[in-house]
Amino acid sequence: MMNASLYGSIIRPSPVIHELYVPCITPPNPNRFRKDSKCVSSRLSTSVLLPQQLGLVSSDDVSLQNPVIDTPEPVQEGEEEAVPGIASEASHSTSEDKASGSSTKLKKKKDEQDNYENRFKLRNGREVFEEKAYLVGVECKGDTQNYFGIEESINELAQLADTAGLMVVGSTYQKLASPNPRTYIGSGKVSEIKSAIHALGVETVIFDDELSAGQLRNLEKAFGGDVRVCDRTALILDIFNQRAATHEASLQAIFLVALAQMEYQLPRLTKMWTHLERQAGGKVKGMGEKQIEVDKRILRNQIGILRKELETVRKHRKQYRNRRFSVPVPVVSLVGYTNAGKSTLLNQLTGANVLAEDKLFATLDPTTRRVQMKNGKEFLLTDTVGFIQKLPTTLVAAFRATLEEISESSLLVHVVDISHPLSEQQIDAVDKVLSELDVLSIPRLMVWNKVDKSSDPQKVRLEAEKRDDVICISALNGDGLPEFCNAVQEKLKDSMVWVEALLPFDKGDLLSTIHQVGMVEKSEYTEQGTFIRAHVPLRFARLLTPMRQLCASRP
Ligand SMILES: Nc1nc2c(ncn2[C@@H]2O[C@H](COP(=O)(O)OP(=O)(O)OP(=O)(O)O)[C@@H](O)[C@H]2O)c(=O)[nH]1
Ligand SMILES: [Mg+2]
Repeated sequence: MMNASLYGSIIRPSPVIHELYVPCITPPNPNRFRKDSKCVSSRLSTSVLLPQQLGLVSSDDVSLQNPVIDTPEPVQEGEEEAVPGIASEASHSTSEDKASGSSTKLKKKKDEQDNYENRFKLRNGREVFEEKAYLVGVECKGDTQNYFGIEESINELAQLADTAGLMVVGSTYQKLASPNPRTYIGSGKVSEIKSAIHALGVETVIFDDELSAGQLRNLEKAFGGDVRVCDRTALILDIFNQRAATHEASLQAIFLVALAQMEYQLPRLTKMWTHLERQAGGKVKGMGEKQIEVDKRILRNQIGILRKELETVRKHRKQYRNRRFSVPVPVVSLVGYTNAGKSTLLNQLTGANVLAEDKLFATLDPTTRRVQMKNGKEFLLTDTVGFIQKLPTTLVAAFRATLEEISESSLLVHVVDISHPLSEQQIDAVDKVLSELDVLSIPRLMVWNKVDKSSDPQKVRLEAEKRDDVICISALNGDGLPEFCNAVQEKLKDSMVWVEALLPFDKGDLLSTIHQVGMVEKSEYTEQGTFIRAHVPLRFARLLTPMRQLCASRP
């Protein structure tokens, strides 16, 4: 049986390969997770840096502005890099009095040690080394696929980096006609970033788009030192991996994340063994290549095993859902952008205790609870994993299994954080994923959440009234929830079928179920039984077929 703790971070050394099979690979940097300690840090940093704080650079001209330095790094003599704005910071430390050199050096060493220790932060019950990260984005001219502007996308990347436990110390972007096939960005930009990251002591450079194995390798080589390069996909996988390592995660989530990680790693394995050839001074040429083949075979086998395990878990879940469907309560799924408030809404309506927090991807597993309305009606409400723009294809494919719940629902409730400045773009991004999942034919209801947080709640409400199928709520304080439930009932009617049936008196249980899950228009006692006209869920209509025929033969 697999164990969540076996899967480490993908930003650090490739986890599965390293920890399970190939222990001899030495990663360029130490593992981010401190394994020998469980001590809780009281200074858990959750703040997200603003564009100005990130030193976000408008970059048509490919010139780097001063990246912001959170904690000025101690700079060794003669080590200053000629980076504008950073050089002046560095010059402070070189003007030290040489006579007190040795004690200053000792103090500096101690400060460095303290700084290092202070950068261990607790994430999901594990101590994680808070690496310094530098973000890089590219805006391709004429690209109509991206709903977010480049600055907005990088801000979101900063939020993802913060969620993953990284400390963002700077960022930049470049507008290009098309990405450079070798290094994604232009060569001038590569040298600028190199200067900046070495001055800032950056450990990880994160690109906002998925990079190829070759691009990752070339960039790591170009940046030199121990700097690690990764992309948005690896970052999201890292967050999912950290979530899957918690006690709440289901076996299915653990398998799905591991599978997505392995599939991401497989084409990117090439760079892992190049150090062998370097160590051997090129004498054993081809040695690295052979090892890569071995690794790839191991990984492919592992992917095969995981797929089989997942299929078993999937079948179990399907059986469980079928059992649930035998009770004909309609299923409503909450979908939406990550952090929109889906879990908060489920908790408010059902008293569930699903984790809801101001972090991206708080939910990995779908949770279903029964919602009982005041009028006796009920429906099942399912919370699902949140979406994001540029959602990695490996994750969409992997999570298709969890998202099966969505495709089997009678209604999708699209939860939107209307207080978010990019709510429109987030709606488009969610619609794109829903279309990829092929569920656009299921009836939908849009819910504008967090109205309490918006700058002008009254204006938001007036805007919602002008539109069809939009309900304003505040999941946090419960505003608008009765209206929400009524709207769900009305919408469910669209997915129900109209029946007229004559129920014999010994079928009293069926009659009460019709009242519970359907919309009854007429109920009349006759000598043969109860004559009923109602909207009922399709599955339930099938159960009523014999009684519908009875009704048709009524004089
Ligand atoms: N002010 C305000 N905050 C809200 C409201 N609804 C949710 N939140 C907050 O928004 C944050 C995210 O809420 P979640 O319920 O975890 O969001 P989610 O859509 O489940 O997020 P993922 O699981 O990441 O997809 C939490 O801090 C909630 O307290 C609301 O109506 N008003
Ligand atoms: Mg959630």
